[in-house]
Amino acid sequence: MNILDKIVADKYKEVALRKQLIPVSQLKQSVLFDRKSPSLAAALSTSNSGIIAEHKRRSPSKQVINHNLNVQDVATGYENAGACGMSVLTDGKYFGGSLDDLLLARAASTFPLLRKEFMVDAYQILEAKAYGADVILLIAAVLTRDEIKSLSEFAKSLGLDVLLEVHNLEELEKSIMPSLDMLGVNNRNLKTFEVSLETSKTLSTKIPDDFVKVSESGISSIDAIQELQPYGYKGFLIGENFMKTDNPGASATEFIHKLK
Ligand SMILES: O=C(O)c1ccccc1NCC(=O)[C@H](O)[C@H](O)COP(=O)(O)O
Repeated sequence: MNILDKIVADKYKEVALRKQLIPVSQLKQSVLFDRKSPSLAAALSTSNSGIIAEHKRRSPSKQVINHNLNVQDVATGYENAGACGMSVLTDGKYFGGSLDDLLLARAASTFPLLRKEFMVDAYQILEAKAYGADVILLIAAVLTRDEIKSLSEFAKSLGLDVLLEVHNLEELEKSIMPSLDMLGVNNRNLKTFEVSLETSKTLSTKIPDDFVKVSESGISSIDAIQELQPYGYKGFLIGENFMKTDNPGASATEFIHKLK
């Protein structure tokens, strides 16, 4: 079994348990549930830099990135740096994240927050809303077209933006539908961890213009962004490059300043 299949198999079990612990009725009582979400897609469309900065403690491809940071400081730092939004990994087992990280990031910021998770059930979308997210991620590699449709339409009904992530043409072709806001191309093959910006370049012409194009993973330089911009990318998801430093906010500030 590859790592992605393993993560998803664990996720189904985790979600089944979470549903028993916290019923939907309780999620809907969150004070954040009726909050109007700012749009990440709109922020990216009008930005010169288009940075989505990620909070990521560890990952299957990089066991330890940074465990010494306070998520609220990171959120404040990213927002002050001028990032368009922040991605918060909420998976515990493989990434060391949690829904509390999302809540703390929400408490410290007002810019759009993406719940970075392996979404397999509408319940996780309700959690995203209840804990302060504005955007959800759907990964085409682990969902059928029907699942992408029902999950994205449900997210839209709650006022959330939807970022659909693909890694190849087959995933892209099965996924195109109006209930998506952003099309993300992951430069990292989630089964082998191989990273190549060529993936974003190759798929760019196949993404219809009505979606905001986002390039994800393995971006660590201004040159990389300037290389991708001519292919129509407006958003750039960056995790490790900021999180490996002692001060991700300062690192993002310097990066974004150079882009302007
Ligand atoms: O990062 C991983 O190793 C990984 C492995 C399996 C599934 C997902 C994974 N990462 C999630 C992401 O998409 C990245 O955290 C995000 O794009 C930022 O990437 P980077 O800038 O390379 O940290």
